[in-house]
Amino acid sequence: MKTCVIGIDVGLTSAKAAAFDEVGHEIATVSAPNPRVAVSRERQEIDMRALWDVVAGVLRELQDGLARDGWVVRGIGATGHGNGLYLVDEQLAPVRTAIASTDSRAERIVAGLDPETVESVRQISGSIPWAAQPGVLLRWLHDNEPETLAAAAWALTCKDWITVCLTGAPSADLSDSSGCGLVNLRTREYEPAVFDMLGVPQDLMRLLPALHSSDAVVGTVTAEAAQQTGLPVGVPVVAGCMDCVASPLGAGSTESGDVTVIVGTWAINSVVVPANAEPPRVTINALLPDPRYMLAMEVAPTSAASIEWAANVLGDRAACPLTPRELLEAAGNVPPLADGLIFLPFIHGAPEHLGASGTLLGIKGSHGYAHVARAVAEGITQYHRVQIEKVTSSDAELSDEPWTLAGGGAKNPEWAQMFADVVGHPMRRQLGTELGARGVASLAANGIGCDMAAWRVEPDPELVVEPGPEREQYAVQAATFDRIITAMGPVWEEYK
Ligand SMILES: Nc1ncnc2c1ncn2[C@@H]1O[C@H](COP(=O)(O)OP(=O)(O)O)[C@@H](O)[C@H]1O
Ligand SMILES: O=C(CO)[C@H](O)[C@@H](O)COP(=O)(O)O
Repeated sequence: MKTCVIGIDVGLTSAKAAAFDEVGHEIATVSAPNPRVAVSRERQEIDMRALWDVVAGVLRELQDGLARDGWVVRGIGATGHGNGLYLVDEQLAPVRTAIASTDSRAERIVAGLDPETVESVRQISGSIPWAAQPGVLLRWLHDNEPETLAAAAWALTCKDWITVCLTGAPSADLSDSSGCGLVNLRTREYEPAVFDMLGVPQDLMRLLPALHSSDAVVGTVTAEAAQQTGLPVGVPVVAGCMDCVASPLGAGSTESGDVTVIVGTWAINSVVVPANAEPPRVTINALLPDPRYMLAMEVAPTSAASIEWAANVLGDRAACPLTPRELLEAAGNVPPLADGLIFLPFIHGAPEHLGASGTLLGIKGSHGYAHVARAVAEGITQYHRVQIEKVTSSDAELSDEPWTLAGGGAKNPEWAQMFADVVGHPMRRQLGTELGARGVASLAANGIGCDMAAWRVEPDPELVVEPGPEREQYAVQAATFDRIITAMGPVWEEYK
């Protein structure tokens, strides 16, 4: 009998599901765009039912193909974007639209926390409070929508919502809950003191589902989910993990010092560090499935989100819609530095600059579409560099080995070269597989007792992209880029 496991990866832009055989080779993958996320300048919300419909459709297409080819699914796991808030009632029905991790309505709450409180929260949870953390959003709802909280029975993350739809049972895992800043990194339990410090009544801890290790089986596919997805009833489902954690798992970048740069909607720049050490001074530290390690990350909604935005804006007037890949192709039509045009990728803000917004600087009449495309790609990449430098200057130790590039943007070879040039370090491109889906599928395989030795990934030198001749030019651009961000600080503060 040919058996496989399925990994589901629900990002902010697209939902992917992929099946892997017993030795971790990808058999098939299906993806679809998620429902559009946007309500207003500050509010970014997701229709939870529409999201599940997209995921169920992706699973049905995947399962149809697997069944046709004689594959039997033995285990499933989901990963998804971290943070934000998915509230459901006793019947596991959504209480309101979910709040996405790009939402900034609660910025004022964070700005109002005193520095000692922020430092205490960071030391306990490994995460610095920011606007779309679930704890901060619970505080916002407590202040602004108490009726919503009164109706809620469970506070879930994105992947927990998908797991609930599959199994009918609420659960949480250590990686996502710690990546949301809710867990004491030493006790590995939810931390009441964090609720106190964020001004959230402790009574609301009743909303948090029991914590599991990421590979624990938490339920099985229900008859209803089977009917919606075509999956067989009774397939075991594991707790799963945060997407920032799933990609390094999928790439095998799980030893101390291993670096993974994810070019998704968000920019995620992470390094594996020992779990028993002081958490490095970065925005998030999330516990990895291997209890010896955690993932120290600098994160911001500043990556492919801007490519999507630019493709939408520039494609709007075109005869046919523009894809991010076409935008990147156009960027290749002008030389590096986009003739002095610089883009700051803060269309959803930037954590360290209150009120920051996307900014194009240096526009001339001679600039065309290709210059804008190039500037957007370069700006996104330069901000990844800024974040990697923050990770480097924390207490974390980074490996000299090539760094893994993951997420949708890593599929683009030209962009991978730009990353190596801008960050000045060899980058390893992805394996021709959905790394996030592979990571969570490996948890499912482990959870149902497969022999995991065969899933190990041997580094492939063919996939490594070395910094090239354009490195020097990007280093000069980096200094200008950083000066512009500093100079814009007071302007954004006034302009927001
Ligand atoms: N070939 C490509 N070239 C450039 N960008 C791409 C390419 N394929 C996908 N992307 C970008 O990758 C993003 C999706 O990446 P993904 O990691 O799936 O994001 P998310 O997990 O946030 O949904 C899209 O926003 C798209 O802009
Ligand atoms: O919590 C987060 C960062 O700390 C984000 O939600 C991230 O998980 C999004 O991932 P993306 O949708 O870009 O794949």
